[in-house]
Amino acid sequence: MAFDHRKYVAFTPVAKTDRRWPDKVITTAPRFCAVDLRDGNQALVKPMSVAQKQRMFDLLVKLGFKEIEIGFPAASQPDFDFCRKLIEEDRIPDDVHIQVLTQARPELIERTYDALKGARKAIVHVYNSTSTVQREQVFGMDREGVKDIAVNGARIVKANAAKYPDTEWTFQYSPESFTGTELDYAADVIDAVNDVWRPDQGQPVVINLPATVEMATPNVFADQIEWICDNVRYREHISISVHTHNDRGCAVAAAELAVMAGADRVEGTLMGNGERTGNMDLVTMAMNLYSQGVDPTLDLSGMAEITDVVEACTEISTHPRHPYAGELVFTAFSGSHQDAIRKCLARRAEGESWHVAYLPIDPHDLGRRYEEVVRINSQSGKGGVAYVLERDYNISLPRWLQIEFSKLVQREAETNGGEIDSLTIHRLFEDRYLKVAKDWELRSYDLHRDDEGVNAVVSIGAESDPITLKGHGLGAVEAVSAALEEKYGVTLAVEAYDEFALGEGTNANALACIRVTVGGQHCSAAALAEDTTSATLQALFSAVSQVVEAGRRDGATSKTSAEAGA
Ligand SMILES: CC(=O)SCCNC(=O)CCNC(=O)[C@H](O)C(C)(C)COP(=O)(O)OP(=O)(O)OC[C@H]1O[C@@H](n2cnc3c(N)ncnc32)[C@H](O)[C@@H]1OP(=O)(O)O
Ligand SMILES: CC(C)C(=O)C(=O)O
Repeated sequence: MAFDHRKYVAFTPVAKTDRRWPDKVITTAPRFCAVDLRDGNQALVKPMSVAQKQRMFDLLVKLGFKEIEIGFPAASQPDFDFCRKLIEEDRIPDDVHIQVLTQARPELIERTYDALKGARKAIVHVYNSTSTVQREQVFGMDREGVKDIAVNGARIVKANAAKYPDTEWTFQYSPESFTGTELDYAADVIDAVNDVWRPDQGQPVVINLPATVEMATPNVFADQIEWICDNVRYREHISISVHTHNDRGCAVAAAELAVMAGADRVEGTLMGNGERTGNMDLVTMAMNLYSQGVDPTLDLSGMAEITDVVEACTEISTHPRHPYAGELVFTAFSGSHQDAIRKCLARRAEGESWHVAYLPIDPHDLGRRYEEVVRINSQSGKGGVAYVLERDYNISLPRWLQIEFSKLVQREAETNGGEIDSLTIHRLFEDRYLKVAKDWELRSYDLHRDDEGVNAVVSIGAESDPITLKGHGLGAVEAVSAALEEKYGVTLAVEAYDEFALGEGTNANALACIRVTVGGQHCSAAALAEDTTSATLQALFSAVSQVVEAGRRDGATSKTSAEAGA
């Protein structure tokens, strides 16, 4: 077998007996740093132009990011130029730190500072790889050799910063490939870097711990973070940041557990664009916090704008199932989900906490419409169909009619194989229940109540040649039913009957729905009218007409066949 799992070796978990993070709950958002313009950008088929970078930067500022990694200015001219443009054109708000990445190489660090000249607040982010694989196979160095790269880089960063005292500098160090680095060694390198930077003497320092490649389950990453928080020196003077990737699909989970384990700051990209399977998705993590009642400190309410800008800058479309942002993430097609959503939304009072089945957050919060919540296909049930008629046409159906009508809608959906839009559902309802057969239109009625019940005189049919029916019963429906029984020689029983006053937005004021048996045959109909009595009587005529007209057609057919036979 070519597919051989024995090629791979399981990640060795952290031997930890003092694990505290599993009991932690996140109650405040970490500091978020957006790295779309660097890590996101370096993963694109076509890196962003300066104009695209500007658009992305403006969006990130608008969303509320206070730390934005804008590029790797020493690596490419466009990144250098973009950095200069932001500074020279004064496009960076006072409370925003721009961050730039550099390898721990002297010439690259010097060039980085050239790019940052004149910045008000900047984070210089220096990195080198520390993992066993990289030490042995890429750098061909031992632990001390790789630590020296970091320490030298830290020295050069510090020396260059001293040349520009007008800028508020933060230093950031990443032991790249941290997740593949022995923890004691990672702590040793971090301590050595901090011995140069001296965060205890007031230098702001971020130690960023990347899952450059996600190698294990998120709990293992959390253990690594908690271990580092417990074992590095200067802990109280530094910010611990995490930068997770999504190779195993758990970048968000890993960042969340890392925050529980002590991380103060999280790096990621909007919608998770980034190397290979991507960076940690900031939208998802921030919205996860929001859905738990925690202020994410970012304003993601204009989700359509976010997806538009991200798509335009990355040229990657948004998956319809992307958490919180995808086109279909607030839509239920399946019947039981629709039923539950409809009931929960109907019961919910404005201002109450959000407890709606199948909707983890209120779609309105992200600028989405409830119209999208229920869409109908062959998987849908009565709740969904009823919801669409209520929502779009103000038509409420009784339960028995919901059951009956949804079967019709389902048959239609099965036949056409796809989604049925609200207009089609309404048309089906009209055709099947509201249509008034020729000769059965209610013209006028006169109901007179005396001690023995109601006397009804009803006129139906063509305006030029109406027919008059007369009957008596305990109520109006019974009286008119009696008139119909007499006129057409049938027995008639009303099985179900409901009437509704309609809200604003329709021409009619009342809807009546009726289900009857006529000569043993079931039939149902509905009618809209200005008053409930007219709606009720019309619904009754429409229901009865189905049987009577069918009988007439059958009679005509058998007569014609008999004549043909003769
Ligand atoms: C996990 C991450 O995302 S890290 C960020 C990665 N991003 C990028 O690389 C995008 C931008 N990078 C670039 O454009 C280029 O790599 C440049 C311009 C920065 C440098 O290019 P080059 O000088 O051609 O070198 P290249 O990137 O191939 O670097 C390899 C050399 O740098 C050394 N090196 C790599 N990373 C580092 C580092 N962080 N610190 C110090 N040295 C490093 C390597 O050991 C290698 O040395 P060698 O030439 O002696 O074998
Ligand atoms: C430079 C570091 C933070 C990085 O991008 C990574 O390790 O993924």
